[in-house]
Amino acid sequence: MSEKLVIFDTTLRDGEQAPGFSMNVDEKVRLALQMEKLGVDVIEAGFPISSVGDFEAVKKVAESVKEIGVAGLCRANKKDIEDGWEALQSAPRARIHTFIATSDIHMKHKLKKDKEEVLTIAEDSVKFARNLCEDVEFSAEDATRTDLDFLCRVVETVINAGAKTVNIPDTVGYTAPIEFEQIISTIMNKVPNVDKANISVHCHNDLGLAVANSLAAIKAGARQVECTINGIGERAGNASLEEVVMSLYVRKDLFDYVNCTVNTSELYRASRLLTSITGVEVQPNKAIVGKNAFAHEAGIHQDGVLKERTTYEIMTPESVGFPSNKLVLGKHSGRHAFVQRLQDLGFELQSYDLEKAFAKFKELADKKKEVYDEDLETIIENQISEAKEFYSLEYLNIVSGNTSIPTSTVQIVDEKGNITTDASTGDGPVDASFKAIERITGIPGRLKKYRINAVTAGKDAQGEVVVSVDFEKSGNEITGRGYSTDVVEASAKAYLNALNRYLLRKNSKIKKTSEGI
Ligand SMILES: CC(=O)SCCNC(=O)CCNC(=O)[C@H](O)C(C)(C)COP(=O)(O)OP(=O)(O)OC[C@H]1O[C@@H](n2cnc3c(N)ncnc32)[C@H](O)[C@@H]1OP(=O)(O)O
Ligand SMILES: CC(C)C(=O)C(=O)O
Repeated sequence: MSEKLVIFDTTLRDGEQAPGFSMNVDEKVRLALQMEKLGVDVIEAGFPISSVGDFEAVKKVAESVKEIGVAGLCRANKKDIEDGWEALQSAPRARIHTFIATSDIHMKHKLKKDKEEVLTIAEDSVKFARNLCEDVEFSAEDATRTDLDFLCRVVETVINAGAKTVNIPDTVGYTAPIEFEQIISTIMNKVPNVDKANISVHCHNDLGLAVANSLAAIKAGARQVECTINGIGERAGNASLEEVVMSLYVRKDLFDYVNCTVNTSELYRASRLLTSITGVEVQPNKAIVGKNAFAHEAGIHQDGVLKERTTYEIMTPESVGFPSNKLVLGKHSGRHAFVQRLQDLGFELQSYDLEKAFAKFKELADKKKEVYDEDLETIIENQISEAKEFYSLEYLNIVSGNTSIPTSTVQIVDEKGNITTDASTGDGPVDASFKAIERITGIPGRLKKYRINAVTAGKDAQGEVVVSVDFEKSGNEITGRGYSTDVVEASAKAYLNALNRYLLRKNSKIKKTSEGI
């Protein structure tokens, strides 16, 4: 029979303690509702005494969620606990979480108290909290640097005082799996009343061991894990919720004695919501939720995944709600992935010369970080039709300034070598240039997207302009790129590049399995 493992999410409390992660009341409520959807058992909504805003946030979260537990952190004193209880009262399941440090370093330098004084404060605080609230958690801050005999006395005392959960935090991320497993085992074996409470752990990531330590503690008998979405939290953060949960899920064979009821398919959404609220992205290689967590660029891996996904994937992207696995085409890719992507884009293998196209692709991949679908389309379309450019830019002159109407004079050469010159005014020099091109070619286009990137550094940076244009109201957005140290010239080139690609497709004999230009 497996035992329930309580997932205690502290994204809204320890998570927001880190610089850059503060959340306001509405943001906390939004995230709390997502955490409820995710199916965590308890959320720690804040530290009510810390500010009026945080009191309000804990109160609003308590009022907003339907069934999960809501905790508020309180120091071990009456004022904090009363305040916390006031904020929590309307929660469907309120939990007062009170704490005090038990390590010699903290007691001597920070609290300026001895062991007996701290023990009494811990006991009194838990008793006081239990008079207000059924569900009380106690944390022995800096437990992993606490004298183990004293830690066992503290745990026994607070359980006798009524704590239902006793948390053993690795406050400064100091312990290691082999040691933490022993600490928890000792508590499980030596504390006589330990069966009357749930032992919890709360691991920080200063040595990058927070998840490993949490898993070691589960092995030793801990049945609550405190963690945060994206692993955010004080300093290097807390154990990442998604990593703990997916470790238990993927390695059910190792953890079949615990039952975790988190709905894993909501993990990615929770991570994205946190990112959009705080504006802090996770690193691309972040386990479970990073942009590259399910991406493969290496040719041998891509080939393996195409033949059998499990060769290089230990979980499906769907299992964590990740959009899909992704074969990124770059300089490490091989022919299997290249052909697969072209097939997905609708190009039949027999319609192009694979070796030539692949060589062109590798050449391009050496210059660019990632090769996009439009680049592949251009490679194939150019190869098959061997078409020359329909239009190319010969000359461009703009008049612009804060007192003149922007005007652009453009000269274009068509595929037969005819040169045409025309001019137009516009809302700006770029708009005027596009209008002049439209006058010359007679092909109307609606600009849908426009982006400038600097592709080299310094004052003489090469600018890359990327445009998406819908020509002749076809309903298709055609992408074009242009490069120049002059952004207006790069824009005109990008527009013409899109136009040439449009005409190429329109006139192309390329057989595409999916229709549409
Ligand atoms: C490991 C952790 O993550 S613990 C949680 C850490 N989170 C935070 O601190 C965020 C919220 N904190 C705050 O807003 C403020 O620190 C407050 C409102 C709690 C307190 O502010 P202040 O009253 O100005 O005190 P300040 O923060 O400067 O110092 C902390 C005081 O609490 C005492 N204290 C620290 N922990 C505890 C505890 N668990 N129980 C009782 N007292 C404690 C300290 O000894 C110090 O007391 P002193 O003033 O007698 O020296
Ligand atoms: C208050 C406790 C749980 C804490 O955040 C820590 O020790 O890191």
